[in-house]
Amino acid sequence: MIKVAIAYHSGSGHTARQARAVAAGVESVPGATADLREVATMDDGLWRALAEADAIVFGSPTYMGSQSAAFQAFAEASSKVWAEMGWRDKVGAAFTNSAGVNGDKLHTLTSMALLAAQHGMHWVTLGLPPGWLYSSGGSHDDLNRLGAFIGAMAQSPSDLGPEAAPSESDLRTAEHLGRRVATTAVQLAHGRRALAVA
Ligand SMILES: Cc1cc2nc3c(=O)[nH]c(=O)nc-3n(C[C@H](O)[C@H](O)[C@H](O)COP(=O)(O)O)c2cc1C
Repeated sequence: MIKVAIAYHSGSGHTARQARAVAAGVESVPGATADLREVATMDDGLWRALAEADAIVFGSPTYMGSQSAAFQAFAEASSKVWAEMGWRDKVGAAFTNSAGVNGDKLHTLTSMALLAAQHGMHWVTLGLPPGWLYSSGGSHDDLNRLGAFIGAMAQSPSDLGPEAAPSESDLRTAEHLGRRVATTAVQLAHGRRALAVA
């Protein structure tokens, strides 16, 4: 079984919904299982789960144009793993959610891509064309309606609780990312097995 850990923070539940959508995408791939981990609690179980994972999907709300303080604390704490290159060659990807349509979410995703790069991980992009690209035919309901490439974005307007946001299209986009990460991790594992390399 290929393990995909979803290491995320969520202050008030919106990003947690997005994380669950990523997990649903992972679980839709035969041979893959999802392990949701809130990084605000950095216990031994978290580090063990991440060490055992074949892939780690990072997730954070965008706070003040970047990843949340809790996620950043987790990123800094991962320097202990970095010292031993413990996550090298794992698959990595990321998602973020914020109140603004833009909200400077890209900065959060690039920070998480750099975190993965520092750990020597293999980055998986969203792999979708931008949705809502044309005035005719496009809509708010399109997959990847926020038009990201490096990871999955979602918007939760400030007056909506996590039961009502992010939108269905953003949740489907997150699900797509989970499916793509799990598929890549399964392919990589099969390839390594076929070649008999670690
Ligand atoms: C401290 C703080 C800073 C925020 N900064 C931004 C921001 O830079 N851009 C944005 O669009 N939304 C911003 N927001 C809104 C959150 O991204 C939004 O409410 C999001 O849905 C929160 O996700 P969560 O429920 O998982 O914590 C901020 C919220 C907080 C609490």
